[in-house]
Amino acid sequence: MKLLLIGYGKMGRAIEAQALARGHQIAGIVDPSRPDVRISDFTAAEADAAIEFTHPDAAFQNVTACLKQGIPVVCGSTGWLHHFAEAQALSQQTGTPLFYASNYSVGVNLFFHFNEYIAAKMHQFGGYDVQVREIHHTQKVDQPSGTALTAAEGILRNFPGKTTWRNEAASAPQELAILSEREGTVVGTHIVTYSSAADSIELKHEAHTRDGFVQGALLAAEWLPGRRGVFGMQDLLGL
Ligand SMILES: NC(=O)C1=CN([C@@H]2O[C@H](COP(=O)(O)OP(=O)(O)OC[C@H]3O[C@@H](n4cnc5c(N)ncnc54)[C@H](OP(=O)(O)O)[C@@H]3O)[C@@H](O)[C@H]2O)C=CC1
Ligand SMILES: O=C(O)C1=N[C@H](C(=O)O)C[C@H](O)C1
Repeated sequence: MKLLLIGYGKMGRAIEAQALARGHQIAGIVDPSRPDVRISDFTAAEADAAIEFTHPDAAFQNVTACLKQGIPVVCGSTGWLHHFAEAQALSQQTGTPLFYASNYSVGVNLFFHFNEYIAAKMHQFGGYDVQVREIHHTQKVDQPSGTALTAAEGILRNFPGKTTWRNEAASAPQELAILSEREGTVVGTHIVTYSSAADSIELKHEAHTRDGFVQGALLAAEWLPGRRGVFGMQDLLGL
């Protein structure tokens, strides 16, 4: 496949290396370090899919540009979902597919699946409070992490005692606390904890490297061309 890489930071560079190892070609790299390369230079003839890992403030514009050029786009940037409905509408209007995941690793998507099951089960028993905690490297610009937000949404859908989330300690029982920590080079750790006076239960995912994100994003890019609509990892993995 010919892949257009948008963002050439930690993820973009890791994706390039893995894409070449899988026999793909890099159609182009769009990044502030290469100001003469623009998404508008490419069409579906030059790029079978684009993979976008940039910045919360840049993602929507990049996704929009790909959809307008007819290039299927796999987006991993977090922190831009207030624009997601507009991106969905544009995907429908242009007939160009969009794939989005707050986290591309298979392990985290299993974690999301178990998280929803556990939330529903725990709600059947009184006495437990729940919170989400995420730990990431100090270069991360958004908080809470996209992954923590997806986990929180899964809890809110399945644990009726919680109706809203808050990115600090909860100030009322119906608030779900999402606690964010930034520490060294931590790749990404997410922990959901249920606590009662008697005991605690934890569901934890700890990324050891970025390989899981990279492999999932490449799988999505290989799967997306030729489809119509907006997709996520649950579609790819059948979860
Ligand atoms: N969904 C998932 O599985 C994962 C999601 N992420 C998310 O992906 C995003 C990127 O992460 P990461 O690679 O670690 O971040 P980095 O900061 O290492 O890299 C981002 C790159 O994007 C560039 N960039 C900024 N603005 C634009 C733009 N308008 N167009 C093109 N490139 C741009 C940056 O350039 P410059 O430095 O000059 O600004 C930088 O080179 C984050 O939102 C992160 O949360 C990360 C890992 C996994
Ligand atoms: O910025 C990161 O590094 C990561 N961002 C994603 C998020 O916000 O959830 C995914 C992963 O945790 C790494």
